[in-house]
Amino acid sequence: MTAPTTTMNTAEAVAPVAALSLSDVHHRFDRHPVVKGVELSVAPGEVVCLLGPSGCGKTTLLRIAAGLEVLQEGRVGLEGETVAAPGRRHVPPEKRSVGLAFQDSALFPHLSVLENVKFGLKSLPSGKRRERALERLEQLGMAEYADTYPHMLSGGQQQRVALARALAPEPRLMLLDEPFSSLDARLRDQIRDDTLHVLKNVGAATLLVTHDPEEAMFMADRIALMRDGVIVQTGTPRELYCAPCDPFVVTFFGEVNELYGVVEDGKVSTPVGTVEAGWLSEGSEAVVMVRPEALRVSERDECGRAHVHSHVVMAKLLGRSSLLHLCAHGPDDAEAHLHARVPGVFLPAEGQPVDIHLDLSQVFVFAASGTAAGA
Ligand SMILES: Nc1ncnc2c1ncn2[C@@H]1O[C@H](COP(=O)(O)OP(=O)(O)OP(=O)(O)O)[C@@H](O)[C@H]1O
Repeated sequence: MTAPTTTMNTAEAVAPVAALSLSDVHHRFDRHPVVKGVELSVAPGEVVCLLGPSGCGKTTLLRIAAGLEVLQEGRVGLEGETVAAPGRRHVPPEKRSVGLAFQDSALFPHLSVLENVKFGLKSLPSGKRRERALERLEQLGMAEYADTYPHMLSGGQQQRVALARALAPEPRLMLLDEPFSSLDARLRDQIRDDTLHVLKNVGAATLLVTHDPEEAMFMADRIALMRDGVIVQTGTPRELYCAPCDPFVVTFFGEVNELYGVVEDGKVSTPVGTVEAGWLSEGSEAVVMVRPEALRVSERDECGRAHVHSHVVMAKLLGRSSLLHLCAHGPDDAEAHLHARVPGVFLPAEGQPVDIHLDLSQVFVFAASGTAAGA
């Protein structure tokens, strides 16, 4: 006998159910819209960073996902189940089985560090609870403080305990809001690294809010970059850095040189070279955005004629790289002041003539209005 055949959509068959899905979420405070139609999902085991400037709506979105803010419009799903839909359903935060750690996560003052971390582990046998809590404290460098009380810890230490407490139950979804913000720079790097390893070992899907692009690139499998309540671009760190969809995305990841020109024969001419811009209208104004590391600088053996060549205005050692202030001269006498970042120690003298070449993979061209994107 032949088994009956069924038609199955392969994509549907293999796509895992999202750990978190936010669909068409809108939110207002006092009639002022702060989240405007956000679509975002986090796959099982995936770390997604919600990145954006202060006030763009990141925390509000995270609070909506956690159930701390009542959803006004849209849908929140956890592992396929709708946990919030306006007027129909609002599963409270404690019933959502998510781990939460916020900037100001308060510890229970009357409980020791170990008891704080054990608090969320009531479903485990007591021997296992202690073992798991100590393991998390160890991973976050706080095991030696197990018997200490929160008021005896610094703000950064309290934050690490709060992270250990959130991670201890091994929730399927972690919601973290600027969890490293009160740590000093060196400790922050270490705790970020430890947290990333714990998240990956546990396999927790994570939505992490940050305003720091480097932190997002360090932590994220995918980044959702937000501005004014809207997600502007979602993708891997590499996609956002190397294929930004608009000027805001380019500048959010660091300083860039901006050169303006008019599109002629599908190209824009700048003092450091000509770049393709065939997708923009002929005669329109374009902005050419050049990352400082896209400028390849080499010394030129022609002293005394610096005024007619591109030359060095100033050179500063920044540690791992050198920053050159350059005066770039184009063939038609166009001139531009540019910043170039060169790895290591490269400190040519003021006035040194230089040749400048563009690494086009770090050059992005958009309509000067900044609205019509293209790269
Ligand atoms: N409870 C509230 N009542 C009224 N307005 C609020 C409330 N919470 C946030 N807002 C406003 O909503 C906007 C978005 O705030 P939100 O905290 O979500 O931004 P954010 O991107 O997380 O900023 P930050 O990085 O500074 O924390 C801001 O303009 C903020 O002032």
